[in-house]
Amino acid sequence: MKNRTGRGGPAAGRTVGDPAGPTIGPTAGERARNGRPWEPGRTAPLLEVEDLSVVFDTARGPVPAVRDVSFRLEPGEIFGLVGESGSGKSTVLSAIMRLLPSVAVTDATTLRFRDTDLLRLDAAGLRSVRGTGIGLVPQRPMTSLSPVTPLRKQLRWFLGDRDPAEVTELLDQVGLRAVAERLDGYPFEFSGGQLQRLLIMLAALARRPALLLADEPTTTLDATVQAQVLRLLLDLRDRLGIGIVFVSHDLGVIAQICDRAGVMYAGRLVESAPVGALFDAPRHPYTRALLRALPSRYTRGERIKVIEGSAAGANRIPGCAFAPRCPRADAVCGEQVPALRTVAGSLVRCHHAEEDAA
Ligand SMILES: Nc1ncnc2c1ncn2[C@@H]1O[C@H](COP(=O)(O)OP(=O)(O)OP(=O)(O)O)[C@@H](O)[C@H]1O
Repeated sequence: MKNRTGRGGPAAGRTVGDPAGPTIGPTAGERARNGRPWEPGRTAPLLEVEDLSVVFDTARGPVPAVRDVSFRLEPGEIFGLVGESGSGKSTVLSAIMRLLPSVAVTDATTLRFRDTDLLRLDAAGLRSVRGTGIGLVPQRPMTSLSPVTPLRKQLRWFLGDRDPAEVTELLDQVGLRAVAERLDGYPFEFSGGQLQRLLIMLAALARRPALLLADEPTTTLDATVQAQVLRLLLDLRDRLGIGIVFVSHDLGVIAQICDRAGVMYAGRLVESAPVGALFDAPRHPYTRALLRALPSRYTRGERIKVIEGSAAGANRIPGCAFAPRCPRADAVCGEQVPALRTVAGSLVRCHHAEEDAA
């Protein structure tokens, strides 16, 4: 039976980038071979999401933003969520954090962090899980901090009255030792990369959560700074064993940092697989189309194959939401929502997945 929050309950966009982007270190497969302690299936899950659905009750009618999304994360694992703008990635993170507005109705068979049923938490339970159990790294550092308050004061809001040496040590761990001297400055006096490191420090180090939710944390950064921030997240995962759900519209970033990833389309996870399989043997027509649209796959002057059509309104049509844009679509696709099935180790939501894999 599904659990629900929302009205009356206890709590109530972009295109895809380029995997040839800045290289930040070994790939997920290389890290696995280098003997990292984490191995899939060996430990109890850190996060279990089963049949998660979120509907926004708006004046223009219900918006089914997330539909039957399931995935699990183990300690020390990085799971990526990738998809076009509006596909529901951020809503999944907000549902896990229980940060959705009261117009959102959340349903799930399971939404569990370690042994805690997140859907049943009261306000006090939520306060204790947020920050200490689950940390959130937001998308835009500049808008997540107060522009009119010196950083030192804002750090005190998050960290309390900590020993200055301890604050310097925390800053040091995210490569911000130099910033310790300038904490009386305002956010605009720091670069986007410095502020993002600061927010990662607050989310991941200040209270040592076991799970980090990162919502496009490198979107606003240039390629070099983006690589530094990604390397920092990998380093924190390797040192502290933090599990990370990493949201991005950029397949290149997903390829660099994630162990496994799920591709979202119109609120549904249409494919979920280890990153190597996702890139080498994509099983869903949408994943294949995303990969075909990557600029790195083309030589100069060659015409990039864009995905024709638009995802607008796709979460309201019957059958497979991708059918109107899919070269494989037939009558069944227009009528029936495909079930999630396992094809050669990948989870795929496509009526034709088995035939295409044969
Ligand atoms: N507060 C809200 N009220 C109504 N609809 C909302 C609300 N928040 C999100 N939505 C809708 O839910 C759907 C999913 O939005 P969401 O922000 O989760 O997508 P996303 O994949 O994270 O997009 P982006 O990459 O642009 O952040 C969209 O159709 C969006 O318009």
